[in-house]
Amino acid sequence: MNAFVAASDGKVYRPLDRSARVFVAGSRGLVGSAVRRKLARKGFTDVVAPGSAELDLRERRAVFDWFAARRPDVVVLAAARVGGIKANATRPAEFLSDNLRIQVNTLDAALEHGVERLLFLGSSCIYPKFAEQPIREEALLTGPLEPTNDAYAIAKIAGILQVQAVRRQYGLPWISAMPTNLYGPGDNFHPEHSHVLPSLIRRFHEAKKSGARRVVNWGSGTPRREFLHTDDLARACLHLIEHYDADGPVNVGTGTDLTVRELAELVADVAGYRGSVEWDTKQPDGTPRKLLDVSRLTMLGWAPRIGLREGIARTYAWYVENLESGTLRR
Ligand SMILES: NC(=O)C1=CN([C@@H]2O[C@H](COP(=O)(O)OP(=O)(O)OC[C@H]3O[C@@H](n4cnc5c(N)ncnc54)[C@H](OP(=O)(O)O)[C@@H]3O)[C@@H](O)[C@H]2O)C=CC1
Ligand SMILES: C[C@H]1O[C@H](OP(=O)(O)OP(=O)(O)OC[C@H]2O[C@@H](n3cnc4c(=O)[nH]c(N)nc43)[C@H](O)[C@@H]2O)[C@@H](O)[C@@H](O)C1=O
Repeated sequence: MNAFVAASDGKVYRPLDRSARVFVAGSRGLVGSAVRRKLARKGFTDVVAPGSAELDLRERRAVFDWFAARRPDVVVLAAARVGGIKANATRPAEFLSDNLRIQVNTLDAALEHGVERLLFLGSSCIYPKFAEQPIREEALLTGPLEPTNDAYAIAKIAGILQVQAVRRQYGLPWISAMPTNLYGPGDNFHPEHSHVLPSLIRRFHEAKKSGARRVVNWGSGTPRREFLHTDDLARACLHLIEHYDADGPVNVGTGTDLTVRELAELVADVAGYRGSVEWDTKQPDGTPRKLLDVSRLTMLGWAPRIGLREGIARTYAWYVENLESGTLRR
């Protein structure tokens, strides 16, 4: 299943057998659900995807038993305790402990059961708060972290190092990807705990429906962020598993960013909200900018396809449809 093939453009291509058993950890989340959709479209026939109620990855014994029983060939580790700036800042103990346990248990069990192909998902918040922009993968561990998400970032950095350690000690071709801020169908639209883009979609939709004349967002609106649709991310995950085999993490993003204020204007426009937009500067801004340098991924022949306005419009339509049918995540 793991033969190396030199593609016509000279790049190394390591195709996955479409009948390989793929374990998508976190398959009901924003990223995991997109990866599942992508695997189905690509013709994978044996995808195993337990939710946390069936398999709590913090429970070491349960994880080892599950791997022994199901013996996956490939693992995409997209399970994590995830949240926006406020969730990270107010619950650092859980963000550190849960994520360390989820990762260590899954990676240890994958090693014990000889999983040969594995992709670990980190996040752009692993890089120093004041990293040079755009941020290259080499910036890892070169400066202090952003305090609102340092606990989460430390857990994710430990995951990257564990993947590298397994590669060095056991020679397995495991890899790590570092996505920028993500959005898409299946996101968490919680008013306090979610990320900025789903928060804005919900807030502007509710304001339009109620006829509110003003909306108040968090922070100053001046931080810059980069956004990638999860259908693009899922494509990048498969592309990396099949085309990348090296120690260093790979940034996944679009290579362009905008201010949170510009993002709010875009979401308001898509949602059809015409009132005023104000900013609560008592709320945290977080890191001032985290634009990823995506040249490593670009060199591998991948590029994003979904523009930001189009992606927001598709996600907004998905939100309204699922709000009306009562099928949003709790
Ligand atoms: N969203 C973003 O903007 C970004 C996300 N990422 C990374 O992508 C990955 C996925 O994030 P995302 O999809 O957004 O997060 P979500 O919150 O949407 O999904 C997280 C998933 O993890 C699962 N999970 C959480 N705790 C456990 C547990 N104890 N045992 C088993 N499963 C668990 C959840 O399962 P269940 O639903 O069954 O409870 C859920 O399916 C993470 O590693 C994150 O760091 C990186 C950059 C940005
Ligand atoms: C993906 C990444 O996500 C987190 O980092 P973040 O990018 O700072 O996260 P965020 O999406 O929550 O906020 C982005 C910006 O937007 C502003 N903002 C305005 N109004 C709302 C608002 O209503 N909600 C939120 N959440 N933010 C808002 C907010 O003040 C901030 O300036 C990490 O903790 C970490 O989890 C991580 O890896």
